[in-house]
Amino acid sequence: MTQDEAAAGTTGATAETAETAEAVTELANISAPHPREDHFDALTDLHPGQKAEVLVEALPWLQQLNGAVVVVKYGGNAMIDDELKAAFAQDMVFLRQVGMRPVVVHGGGPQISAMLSRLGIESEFKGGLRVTTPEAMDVVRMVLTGSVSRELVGLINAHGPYAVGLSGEDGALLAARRRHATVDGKLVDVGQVGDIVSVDPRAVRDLLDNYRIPVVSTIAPDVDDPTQVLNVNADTAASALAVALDARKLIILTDVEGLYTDWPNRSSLASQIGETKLAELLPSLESGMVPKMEACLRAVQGGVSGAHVIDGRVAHAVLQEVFTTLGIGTMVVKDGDLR
Ligand SMILES: Nc1ncnc2c1ncn2[C@@H]1O[C@H](COP(=O)(O)OP(=O)(O)O)[C@@H](O)[C@H]1O
Ligand SMILES: CC(=O)N[C@@H](CCC(=O)OP(=O)(O)O)C(=O)O
Repeated sequence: MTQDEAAAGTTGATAETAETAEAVTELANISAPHPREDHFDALTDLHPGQKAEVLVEALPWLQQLNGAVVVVKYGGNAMIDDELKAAFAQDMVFLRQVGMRPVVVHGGGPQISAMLSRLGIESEFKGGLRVTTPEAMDVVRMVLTGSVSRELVGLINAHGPYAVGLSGEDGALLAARRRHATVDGKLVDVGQVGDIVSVDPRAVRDLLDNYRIPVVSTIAPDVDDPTQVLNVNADTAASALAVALDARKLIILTDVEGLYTDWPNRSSLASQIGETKLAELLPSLESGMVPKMEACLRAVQGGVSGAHVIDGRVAHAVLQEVFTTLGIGTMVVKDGDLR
């Protein structure tokens, strides 16, 4: 039974899966201080037999995902809390330590907006994309590669010399072309914003082959003008990278439980959705979810077995998704893999 099969018919994070992730982390003996004392209490309530059960539940996923590339997109709104950031870094180290090959693709929308505001530049979005003037592009590049990436690399490397930051410019990893946004059915100019046209994954593969954890900032050279760089939405870039790396999973962390098929009706959370249904639903989605669900769809169409949107506000959300039978959030699969 695959995890994708096992996830059929489930919704959202459960106390059980949260407990499992905490226990898995503790049992892996990761040395960083635990961010949440209340979770420690829950852990000490588990007796040794229950802890063993947690490990046994993880066994099939440890076997199936050994050596697998997992691309994890860590988004701006899920990365504003220090404790959650530290827990995310632990999760990445955990994946690597058990033989998987995690690749982090990070966003940083709120951090870019904060810096623009400090510089007295207003942020403007059209169709979910930042209107990126040449002046704003400098700030985007500075914040993503000089600040957000550095912080994530530092948090991961608190556990050992694993993370290496690179941008889409390094090793010509990403190439992009200027794109427009769609607003009310019309194409509008958003400046230096790009869509990925090709990925040369060798720089990332080199790092993975050396047991590193690549941390990718989504700035990409413009194929039509090599003197320019473009601002690429991080969900879109993560999806393209997952396909190019032949990843087994794409996991997108955000600030909501998953995809609600009838937003904001809280009973409409989808635990899984097939590509056809998702393609039908896409035009009705609101801007925040559009790039995420498009990214999942493109990943699955490109051969990634499971694309997941999970709640980054939950500590160790990645471990809960990867190592529990029920998983969390919304999983996008090929129609034939729906259960
Ligand atoms: N159908 C939907 N299902 C879930 N969330 C939705 C939906 N439609 C709109 N949203 C909104 O999209 C937000 C996530 O997008 P966004 O804020 O851009 O995330 P991030 O910063 O993680 O990239 C959620 O917080 C929610 O308010
Ligand atoms: C073109 C575009 O909008 N780019 C995004 C890139 C960062 C990003 O995607 O960050 P989140 O994942 O945190 O939203 C931006 O400038 O905000």
